[in-house]
Amino acid sequence: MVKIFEGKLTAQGLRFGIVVARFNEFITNKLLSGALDALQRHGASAEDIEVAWVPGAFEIPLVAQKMAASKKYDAVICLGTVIRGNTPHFDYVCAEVSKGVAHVALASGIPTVFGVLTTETIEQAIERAGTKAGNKGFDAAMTAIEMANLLKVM
Ligand SMILES: Nc1c(NC[C@H](O)[C@H](O)[C@H](O)CO)[nH]c(=O)[nH]c1=O
Ligand SMILES: CC(=O)[C@@H](O)COP(=O)(O)O
Repeated sequence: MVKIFEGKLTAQGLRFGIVVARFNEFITNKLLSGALDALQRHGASAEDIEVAWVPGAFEIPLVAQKMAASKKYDAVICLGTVIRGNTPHFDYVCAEVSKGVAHVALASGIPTVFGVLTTETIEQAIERAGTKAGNKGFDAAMTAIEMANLLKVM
């Protein structure tokens, strides 16, 4: 018989840390709302969710690392919005944030979810923060719920 592992989509009893960047707050606030909506509508208690604000996406990995290392959370959700400007800065920020978040997950063994928008335009970001392309904060929270449950059954 093939043994299948998969994570349930219930957040009841799970503890979540959320790191959110203040840069492009008009968008990141919507991502945070989407994530909190997903967690609580799937059974997470407000008392089991902690949110840390950082200045920009580049600062996300450090705080995500601190959260993951604390062992206080079953998953860490990283939220931010990086929108390309007129210099190569976008590329450096995106590279370090994605690499940093992935490193935290592997180093800590705690599901650390990359919910950072990396867009060419403000319109693309708006589309992914609760309009025509959904809410990537909600999606990131659902990934966190599933991964937290998956790691508990493996
Ligand atoms: N341009 C964006 C930034 N830039 C700021 C960096 O994230 C960082 O805070 C700064 O380089 C100091 O270390 N951050 C975003 O989140 N989104 C952007 O579009
Ligand atoms: C992603 C960024 O860092 C970007 O907003 C910075 O804009 P610019 O490249 O025009 O300085």
